[in-house]
Amino acid sequence: MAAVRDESDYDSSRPSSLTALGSRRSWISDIGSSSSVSGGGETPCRHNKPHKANHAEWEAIARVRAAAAGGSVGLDHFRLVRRLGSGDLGNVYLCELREPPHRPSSSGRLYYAMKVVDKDALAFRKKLRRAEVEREILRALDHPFLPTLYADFEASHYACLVMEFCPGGDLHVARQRQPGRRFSVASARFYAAETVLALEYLHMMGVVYRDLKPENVLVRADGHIMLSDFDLSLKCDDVVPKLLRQPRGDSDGANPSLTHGHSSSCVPPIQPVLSCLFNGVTRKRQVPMPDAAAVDADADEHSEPEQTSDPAEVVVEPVAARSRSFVGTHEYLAPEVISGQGHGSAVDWWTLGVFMYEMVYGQTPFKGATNEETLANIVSKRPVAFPRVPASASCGEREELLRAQDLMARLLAKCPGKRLGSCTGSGEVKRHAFFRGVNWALVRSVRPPEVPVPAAPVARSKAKTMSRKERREPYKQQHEDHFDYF
Ligand SMILES: Nc1ncnc2c1ncn2[C@@H]1O[C@H](COP(=O)(O)OP(=O)(O)OP(=O)(O)O)[C@@H](O)[C@H]1O
Repeated sequence: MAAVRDESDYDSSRPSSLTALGSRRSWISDIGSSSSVSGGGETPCRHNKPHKANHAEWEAIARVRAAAAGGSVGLDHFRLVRRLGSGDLGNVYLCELREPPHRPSSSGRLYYAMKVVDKDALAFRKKLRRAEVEREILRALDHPFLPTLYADFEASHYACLVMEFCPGGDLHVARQRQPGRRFSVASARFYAAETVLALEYLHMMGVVYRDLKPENVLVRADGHIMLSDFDLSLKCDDVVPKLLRQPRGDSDGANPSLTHGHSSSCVPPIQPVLSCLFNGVTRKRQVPMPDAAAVDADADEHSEPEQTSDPAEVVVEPVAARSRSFVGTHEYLAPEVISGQGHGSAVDWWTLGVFMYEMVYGQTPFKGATNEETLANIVSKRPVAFPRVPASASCGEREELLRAQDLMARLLAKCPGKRLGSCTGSGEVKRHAFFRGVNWALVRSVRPPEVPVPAAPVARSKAKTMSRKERREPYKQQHEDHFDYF
């Protein structure tokens, strides 16, 4: 699927379109403030990733850093093994440290993925800012379902990002292996739940991801996911959490849409971030079950997803972040991106709907014969349509599928103001009946649907260093289930 890009978000000569009300510096801009690029060595950045602090990969890099002259990790510390893939910005290589680590991982070797970007070439194509934004975002991340940036440094005119290596490929490839080239509803729920948590964290950091698609969802060694590729992401420097208190029982409080689940108008909420306490103002309501075919979330102003009885909820969502850039992948573009009316974090909830649809049905919901037709289908008033539930489905399967359809229809609401997640963020999505039974705090401990088969360890002596020609060769997956590294 070809990505569509417009550089206007990254044009530094233009004043930012993301100035929010009552602006203060966000967490992410504070974290990224030490991002001046130094020539040659490692760029100073915070080496503090509590989620990964005990991982062998992290410890090995820390040891190299401690022993290195000037305390910097550089290209000389790594041996490139193979090219894993390439994208618009650069190549990504499988690599390992030249010095064997003292504590190898359980599979015996410590691998990393190194994204190498040719800064001169990007400057020529006026895409350098995109690479810088991606690096700033990666530096700030510390979440189980997002990449860990172990090191970043420059070598000549190359900028290198050393990240966690995902040996399980991506969900696009994984879907091709499934019966009927589609995931079971249970697997789709697992991947969707992890994606929701990753998006939730990104939004809290003031990042709108904008490029969710199965190709960008990588599978870690343990079978859990990692969202990758942040060069289309929108970083909102002025997003700050704001606490709005909702008096008990006051359903006409500061933001009525918070208590009613959805805003009933198409006007997006104006607060830069909504951080609100639901002080006992909770309602329980069953999700109405659509009878297959079309579910029109835009017309369904009064139906709501199921509410849990959580006494309090903190919501942080960059709802007022606005961009007019035309970025994304055709089949995944949200209507407001195509129409150029300005878009914000709601685009991620739209793409979650497309992503779920593709996982469950093996194709995207608005695909036309041409890109133009696809875009026309997306912006048309016609609501998303679903294949009928097969007559052979059991009662339980039917109910599960209908719940999935209901969630997708709400995420694929064409009007961003009515889209699930567009008002108070991830909480709205997490409370939907499709995710009933998901223990959000423990998702990362759940056994994933598939765990990549570990590659056979290769003796270090047999591991040859790549020649220049080999490094350029496309990466080949040798076997359906595992990577052959050499
Ligand atoms: N951490 C990783 N582990 C394994 N493979 C990876 C990793 N990161 C990237 N890749 C592979 O490298 C490819 C290119 O990476 P990436 O998408 O980040 O580059 P890009 O230049 O930003 O691409 P795009 O054109 O999609 O923006 C991916 O499709 C994926 O196959």
